[in-house]
Amino acid sequence: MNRKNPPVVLTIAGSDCSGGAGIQADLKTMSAFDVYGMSVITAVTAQNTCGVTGVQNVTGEMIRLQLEAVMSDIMPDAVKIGMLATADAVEAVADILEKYHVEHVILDPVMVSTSGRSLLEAEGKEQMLRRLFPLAELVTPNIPEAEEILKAVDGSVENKQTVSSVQITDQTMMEKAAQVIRQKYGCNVLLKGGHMTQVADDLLYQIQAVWFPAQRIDCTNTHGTGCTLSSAIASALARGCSLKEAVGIAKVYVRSAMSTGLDLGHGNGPLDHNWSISSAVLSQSDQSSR
Ligand SMILES: Nc1ncnc2c1ncn2[C@@H]1O[C@H](COP(=O)(O)OP(=O)(O)OP(=O)(O)O)[C@@H](O)[C@H]1O
Ligand SMILES: Cc1ncc(COP(=O)(O)O)c(N)n1
Repeated sequence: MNRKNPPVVLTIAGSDCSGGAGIQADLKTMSAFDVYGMSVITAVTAQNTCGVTGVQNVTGEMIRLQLEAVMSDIMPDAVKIGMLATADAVEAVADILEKYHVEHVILDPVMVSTSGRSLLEAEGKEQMLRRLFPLAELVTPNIPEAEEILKAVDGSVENKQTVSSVQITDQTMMEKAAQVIRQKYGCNVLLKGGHMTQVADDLLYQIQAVWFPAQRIDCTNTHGTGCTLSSAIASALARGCSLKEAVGIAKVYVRSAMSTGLDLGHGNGPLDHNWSISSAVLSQSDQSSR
């Protein structure tokens, strides 16, 4: 039998028992992109499409052991980082990423769930900005996360006063925000527009601004969109795409997964991660049954 050497992607994130976000969304996305997926779990959450009812954090020590186990044996081509929960988790991830060089590090700075539950303690936020942002090739904040990051930029190091509110309300402000974050931390920025009201345009800020314009989709399948997008970007990068290509492909994947009419749960429903696989498999089984 021929030996196979597929692209490998690791997700470092929390578990969502309802399967729509976190580790579960990440691994489903990786399968859809036909890459080999691995997972390091940072927290176990009890949640569903209506909300989060419990969080049990994994210790920093256990996160370190998981990371060492995978990195010392199967080195990933890309790492996606999602929910980290604690400062200890941030330290563990930063230490290991400094020890092992991974080609692509994509950081989704998860802070609060769609349903409003905090998914990262305050000290962890500071550590994430200080230690993980500079290690990332790309960070993917949504609008509220970018506003939080800007508060920290203005209120830290050079200028100790706390900025109480930064509001990003239009595309000019999105460009300015992404530019400031990139300048401060040295990472490329994908500022996601899913929280804007009219359109769902995303902005990639590398050396300059590149827009990914998109109509808003009128649906309730919005649980785990950010997790899915960042895993799709990591998978496309692992497959050899450029960053710009990877963002474009990932956006198409998320939009398609939002649009199949998957009807599960009583709140913000999950995405249909299998949309591409099911069409391929079904067309094959159609042919073989003829
Ligand atoms: N209603 C929508 N119509 C079209 N695209 C959307 C919609 N909502 C989100 N998106 C897209 O989904 C991706 C994730 O963006 P979003 O701003 O929702 O991230 P997020 O808030 O981090 O996601 P999460 O729900 O996982 O926290 C982006 O590409 C965004 O443009
Ligand atoms: C484990 C985990 N990671 C990330 C999210 C954010 O996703 P959303 O904003 O759609 O709730 C979540 N709810 N749970």
